[in-house]
Amino acid sequence: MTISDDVLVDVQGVKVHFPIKKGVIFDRTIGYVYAVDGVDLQIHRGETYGLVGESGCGKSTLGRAILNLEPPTEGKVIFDGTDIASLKGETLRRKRQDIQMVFQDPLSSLDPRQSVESLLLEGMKAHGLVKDAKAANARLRELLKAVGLPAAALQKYPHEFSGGQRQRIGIARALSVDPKLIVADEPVSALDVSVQAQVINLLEDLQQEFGLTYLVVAHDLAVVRHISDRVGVMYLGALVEEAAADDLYAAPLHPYTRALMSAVPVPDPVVEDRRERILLTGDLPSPANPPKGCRFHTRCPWRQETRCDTERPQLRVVEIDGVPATHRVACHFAEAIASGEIRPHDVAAIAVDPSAQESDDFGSFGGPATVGEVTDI
Ligand SMILES: Nc1ncnc2c1ncn2[C@@H]1O[C@H](COP(=O)(O)OP(=O)(O)OP(=O)(O)O)[C@@H](O)[C@H]1O
Repeated sequence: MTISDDVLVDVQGVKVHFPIKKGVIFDRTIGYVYAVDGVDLQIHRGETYGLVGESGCGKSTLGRAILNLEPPTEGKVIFDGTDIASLKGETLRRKRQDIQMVFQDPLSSLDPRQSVESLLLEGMKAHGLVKDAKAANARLRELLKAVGLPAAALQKYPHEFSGGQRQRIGIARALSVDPKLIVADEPVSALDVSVQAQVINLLEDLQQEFGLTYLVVAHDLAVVRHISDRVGVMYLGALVEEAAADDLYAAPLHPYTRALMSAVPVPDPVVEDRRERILLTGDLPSPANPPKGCRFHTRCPWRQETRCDTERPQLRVVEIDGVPATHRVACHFAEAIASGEIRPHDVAAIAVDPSAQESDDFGSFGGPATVGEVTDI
């Protein structure tokens, strides 16, 4: 796919902090959940940007901030050249048409009392796209054809479909208003594995056909790798690494990403046998009380005193031979770790963990806290 240089979404220093309240009569703010804490990223027209990270790292909140459903505490989102927070009334309504969402669970996002026809017409009516009955009917049939459903589906209700078919309806609904960007939050994680590939292929076909741009939020590394042109990895509200999907999977540079990648099995049995894994120690810290300095330092096998626990690293281009300038990493010591100059001091944390091999969640962020090949760079 050709990705244009043209930026459709420009996320600038976005923070979303949720107040933690206490008290029955007088609500007192006693702290904040730092769900998104200073993210800069750009999504180009026609590309698929995959946002990955374990549960609670803030990826859905960032997606919602891009949709203008969660106003940023700080920073801004420029969509198609306009700061979406500055829009009101009719202009906001028109801009909303350009950004649509596909949800994880189509059953809970589709009103069970509405037929498919009514579900699809709803958005079109709200955006003034229904001129006359004949044209609307033709458009509905066109939409169903695009997502691979028969015209007879129009008269049916969500419960009459399988999970994969319901997700197709959700996608048709998003497409019905002719959007520029689709934010898909865990679009296949509620589906059977056999159906996941079909829905991913459908999303890819539709992107080609309609020139769509996607932000795909997911915790599953395999799904993100398959669908994305570029990938951003989030940890505790921050973007820790961003690169073209192939570059990131071939050579993850941030200790967290390396750890995650090492949990993915290699199809070659010889390589698989020798594969080292990094066992991340400690729990994921609370986003209400994130560690100072580098947020990952409390679990990082390569952490260095005192810089890692005092100074927060910026997302930056690293200077490593063969690593393109499009690969950005938020680690003070990415170069020294890659060259082997800094060795992991928690050697015990890097070992083959047999339990990880048996896990069903292998290769997803929801799986065991094992991580990365450390000798491959
Ligand atoms: N409306 C809210 N009020 C308070 N805290 C919230 C709110 N929405 C999200 N959070 C908190 O913000 C943090 C980030 O949540 P978010 O849903 O963005 O993470 P996520 O990476 O998408 O996780 P998941 O994959 O489980 O959805 C979590 O600690 C969550 O509990």
